[in-house]
Amino acid sequence: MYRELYNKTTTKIMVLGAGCSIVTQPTAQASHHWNLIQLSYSSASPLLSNRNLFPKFFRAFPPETVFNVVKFAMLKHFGWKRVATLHQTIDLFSLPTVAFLDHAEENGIEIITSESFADSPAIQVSNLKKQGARIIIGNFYETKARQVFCQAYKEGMYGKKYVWIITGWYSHQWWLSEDDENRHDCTKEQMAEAVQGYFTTDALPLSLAKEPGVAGITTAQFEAEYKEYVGGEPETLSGYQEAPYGFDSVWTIALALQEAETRLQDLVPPKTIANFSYDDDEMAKIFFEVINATNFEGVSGPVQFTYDGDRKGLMQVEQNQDGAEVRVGIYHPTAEDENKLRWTNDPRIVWQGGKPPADSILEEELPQTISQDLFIGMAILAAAGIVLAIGFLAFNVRFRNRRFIKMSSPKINNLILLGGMLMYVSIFFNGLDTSRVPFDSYVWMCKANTWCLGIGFSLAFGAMFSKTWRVHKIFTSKTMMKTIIKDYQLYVMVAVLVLIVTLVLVIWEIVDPLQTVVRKAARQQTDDLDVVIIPVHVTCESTWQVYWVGTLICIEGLLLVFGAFLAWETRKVTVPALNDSKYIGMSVYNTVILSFIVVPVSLILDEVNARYVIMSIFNVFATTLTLCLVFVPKLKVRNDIHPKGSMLSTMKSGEEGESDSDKRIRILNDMIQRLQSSLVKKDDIIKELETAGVSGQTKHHRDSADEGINTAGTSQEDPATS
Ligand SMILES: NCCCC(=O)O
Repeated sequence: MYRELYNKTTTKIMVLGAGCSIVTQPTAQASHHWNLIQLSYSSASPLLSNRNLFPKFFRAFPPETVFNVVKFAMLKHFGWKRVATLHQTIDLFSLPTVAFLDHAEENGIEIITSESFADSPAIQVSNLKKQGARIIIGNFYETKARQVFCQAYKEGMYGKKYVWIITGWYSHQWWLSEDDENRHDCTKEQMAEAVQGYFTTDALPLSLAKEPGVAGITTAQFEAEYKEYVGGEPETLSGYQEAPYGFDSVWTIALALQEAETRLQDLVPPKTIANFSYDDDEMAKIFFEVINATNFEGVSGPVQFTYDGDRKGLMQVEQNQDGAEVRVGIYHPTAEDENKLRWTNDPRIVWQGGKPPADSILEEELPQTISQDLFIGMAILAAAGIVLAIGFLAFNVRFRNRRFIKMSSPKINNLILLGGMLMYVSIFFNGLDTSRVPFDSYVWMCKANTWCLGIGFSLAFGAMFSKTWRVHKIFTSKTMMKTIIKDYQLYVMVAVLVLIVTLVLVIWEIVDPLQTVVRKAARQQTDDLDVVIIPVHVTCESTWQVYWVGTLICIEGLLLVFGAFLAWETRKVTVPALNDSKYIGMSVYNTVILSFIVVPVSLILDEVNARYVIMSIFNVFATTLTLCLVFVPKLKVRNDIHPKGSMLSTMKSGEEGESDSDKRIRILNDMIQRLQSSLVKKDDIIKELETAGVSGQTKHHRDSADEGINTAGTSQEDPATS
């Protein structure tokens, strides 16, 4: 252009060209300074629509941005809502991509990712895959397209699961060409496989009209003449696609000059085109007006320009089917919305998978809830446990005045039962997940579960601990017979423990309450490549949960460990007056051992059903065993109202390695035995006296004998203090 403009022998009137935007942009930005109208036959850069930069520019080809409406119509038609874009960073491709992104939301499209590249697109293509893109809008020159599709081949981003929508003005079988600047290392076969099925959006290059246009020939005649003129295989020629636009561009200029010449003749004084000079603003203005008013039927369809100098016209969608781009749809911008994009019946779109692919990997959430059967099973176990505890409670209350029951501190035992019942109830709350209660109520189930476990455990094991502690205290006391520990002291001990645990639970609730949290596990691939399963588990958590749970575990754990120690210390005490000390010890051991196994297992296990079963079975087993160990031995007293002698048993005496405390216990037991013998003798005397008829006195003496263990003046309910 520079050469022509500075060639002083001839004056140019207009500029026809260029083909590519990267040439058209700088030339059209300059040519208007010479009052030249410039008409491009194929430039697509949206930047060329800027009248401030290109005041005298027209083009017979629409800007790339206009194809966005075709793309949106396509996406809508196939129900694709999640899309990714990939473009080369030059105006021609950046601007339509930005416009696409701007209008995506209003068209109901979610952009998964938007990648751009200047040189090699390898990383960006890989990113598309990583982001799970399936529908990809591509904007790049064909030189880059070869690199893009080679990388897509390597990443497996082709075939039935992927849809590429690219620009439609590349050369014939562009993927087979080679160029030194943009090398790739895919074979022709690989490239042919990768590009199979892509879609293009483009201006309709040849009119659909059957009648002759302004040139006096039909589209079919134009094609025939063109092919005859160029010979060989015209579609392999560079610019073959643009030929109709070139033809119509020449006609546009010719008609404009004709019309301008007429107008110039009407000027005073008249002018002619031959008089044109680069400083003739008047004539340039006339040229602009006549081109702006262009309206004729060309071989590429109706030729008209917008205010910005862009071509108006129909657009098409093509698909690459076995190496040939075939038209599968036409977009009519002026038609009703629903009818703008019309698909052809022959040829039709070919889907490699038999149907349009999904726009993304479908993520199906699979709620992880406790199975109905499991919940029912555990609930039945828990209910059976509660019935058992109620049975023991009824027994305890019914026979509370029987010596054997009375001496085992029945009220403390009731606390054990109450704690046990709370432990059973926690199994119901633990199983009430979001499949059984509304999502909003679920957090209350979690809280109820935590409270039942915390308070229940404290009551049951606090009560057992206090009884074990009393036995230990008595048998390790230096003053022996003078040690007096009343039941109320044990209640206070349990109450303090329950209060401490309650305090922790209350502070937890106020400071850092449990909240419903939806946890998603790692995605699991299914047989269907378009579908992945995401296990979703609704749970309750709080920010500092680990510390709250840790505090409770420490308190209860200390209780257990210390209880186990006391139970071990008093393991040889077999005084039936302290009739359940041995069983309580066994319960403590059992719970300690199970806790050491179950707590870590439940923390590690992710599978909700397995976790629920393990925790519930542990709970039922430990609680039931504890209740049975404490209460089953007491059942025998139903028919054993005055078990003489049975209250006073001993531990083995004179064992080797006997400790001080063992020795004291042995001495105490010996003493008890002597008292028992004395009691039997006294009973004999009473019998003799009864035989002698002193019945009134006898009754009084008998009651005194029954209460012999309390003769030290202590409470009858408190045998251990004697
Ligand atoms: N029709 C091809 C457009 C290419 C370009 O504007 O550079």
